[in-house]
Amino acid sequence: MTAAGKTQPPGEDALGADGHNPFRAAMRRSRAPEPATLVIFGATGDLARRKLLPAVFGLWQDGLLGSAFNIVGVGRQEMTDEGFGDFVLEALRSSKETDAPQPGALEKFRELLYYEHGDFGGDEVYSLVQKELDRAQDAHGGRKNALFYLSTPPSLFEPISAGLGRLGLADESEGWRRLVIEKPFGRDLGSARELNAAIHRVWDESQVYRIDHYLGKETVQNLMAIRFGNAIFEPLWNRAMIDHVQITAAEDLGLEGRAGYYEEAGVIRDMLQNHLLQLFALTAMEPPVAFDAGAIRDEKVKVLRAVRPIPQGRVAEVAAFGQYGPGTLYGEAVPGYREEPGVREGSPTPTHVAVRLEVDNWRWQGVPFFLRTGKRLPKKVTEIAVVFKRPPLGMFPGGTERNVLAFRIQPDEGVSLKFSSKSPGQEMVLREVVMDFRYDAFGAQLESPYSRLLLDAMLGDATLFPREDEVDCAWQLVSGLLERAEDTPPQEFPNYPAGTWGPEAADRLIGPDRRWRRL
Ligand SMILES: NC(=O)C1=CN([C@@H]2O[C@H](COP(=O)(O)OP(=O)(O)OC[C@H]3O[C@@H](n4cnc5c(N)ncnc54)[C@H](OP(=O)(O)O)[C@@H]3O)[C@@H](O)[C@H]2O)C=CC1
Ligand SMILES: O=C1O[C@H](COP(=O)(O)O)[C@@H](O)[C@H](O)[C@H]1O
Repeated sequence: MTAAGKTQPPGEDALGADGHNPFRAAMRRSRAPEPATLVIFGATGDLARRKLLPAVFGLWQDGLLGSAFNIVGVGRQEMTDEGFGDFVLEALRSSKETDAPQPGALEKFRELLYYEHGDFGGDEVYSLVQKELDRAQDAHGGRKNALFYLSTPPSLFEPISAGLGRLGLADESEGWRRLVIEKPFGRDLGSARELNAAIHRVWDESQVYRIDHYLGKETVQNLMAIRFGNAIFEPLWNRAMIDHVQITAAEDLGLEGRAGYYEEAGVIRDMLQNHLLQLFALTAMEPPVAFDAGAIRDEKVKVLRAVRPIPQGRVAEVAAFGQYGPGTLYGEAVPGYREEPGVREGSPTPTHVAVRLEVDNWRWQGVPFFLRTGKRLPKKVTEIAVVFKRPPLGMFPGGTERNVLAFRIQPDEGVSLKFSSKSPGQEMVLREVVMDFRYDAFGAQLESPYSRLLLDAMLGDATLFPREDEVDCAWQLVSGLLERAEDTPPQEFPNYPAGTWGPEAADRLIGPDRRWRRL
């Protein structure tokens, strides 16, 4: 491993003075997609403004979207193409995620933008989209390829999919057609199955791309690179060497004005069912036979199926729920969850969950995986920590600590290994030290997960998108937790002050011989 800042891939620079990222473009230029139209349903929404449009702009500016590309925004508000152009440029200027534009780039990007509006339950809006695809073909030549991105409230996923189907827009005879679906994919096992069935009445599974933006994070992909690109880790990756694994996704943010959504979702649907179970699956899965969508998704499903089920009766033994009360964060007083605008009085919605997963397969028998995530914790940090067994014999003073291999997903992306070393002096006294690899050693700006995933979908690469059966398994795993959380007596919450690491019950869950890492 190298120290921070020491490794520079040969011939690669960091961001140029003009904000262009030659390293990123050089890495990916061999993968230009065919001419295509990106159709964003819900193009005026928060996600489109803050994340999607900046991601598309970054890809386009880096020359990664091919020579012929355009965007059709679709919404319910009436707007001209010109008005949509103004909206998009304003979104790009105000989003923190937008790459620095090269001179004239924003005006050129504006020329790619079109807009249609209508009622997503009727037919007219889809025939307007059809005309946009015809117009793009006249301009681009070639086939009528289209990526439909559903960035709307989840209640519209099914009507839009059906509307596209009625007008024949899922038919691939004139070009490829793909459907990207935002999260949440359903609100429980039953609704996810219904949504899958409705989608499959129109689309083949190979056309469907369910987004989980954690899979687009560079450091999540690095987990696979480190596991399967090195000889030293895999022999240790099992019950013989590993004591337990901790997966933490801590957020310092509270609701950020999303009470309407969060009151319905809660932390189990918002983070555990998708992002955390995906991190778990990538950590625990068997090596895939190939680095492709089918092989990786097969392995993820296998390990999700191997997790011991958590029916309601086991929940108290393996999980702890929390909700934040008023507290202090970064020296400022912050309100409790129930005091946030839009939250019901006495709301029982959990904002923190910790859970112990047991994996009933040969590799992991007896190795618990502890997952925790919550809002209004002391800091934003996502980490996967593989905690090894203690040495069998304490030969030296202080020499019985567990080694830890930690993948820092965000921020300060990197990987560290904690081990014991002799401390200087006459005595054989050991101290814990850390060897640290920082991702910024590569000198490249990390790509936004949405850029990565959008480009993959344009290229037809579904490796980083959860498949139908993965989503189903994940819902099965959390069903008991959801049922139990819904029955939480309101007087049990709040049970952790904002700005602390969650409820005491989460500490009891991992203890007494183990404790959560101090991050
Ligand atoms: N925002 C975020 O950070 C994240 C969002 N997501 C998911 O992305 C999707 C979009 O989220 P977000 O952008 O926040 O949502 P918004 O509520 O901001 O808006 C989404 C879009 O859908 C349109 N819309 C809303 N209701 C209707 C309706 N009844 N008929 C037609 N159009 C409608 C909105 O139009 P109008 O502008 O007119 O209101 C807007 O264009 C959701 O599924 C969400 O769960 C996932 C992860 C993070
Ligand atoms: O999907 C979601 O993720 C974010 C956290 O994402 P991150 O990339 O910032 O770690 C979370 O805040 C949000 O509630 C959830 O819907």
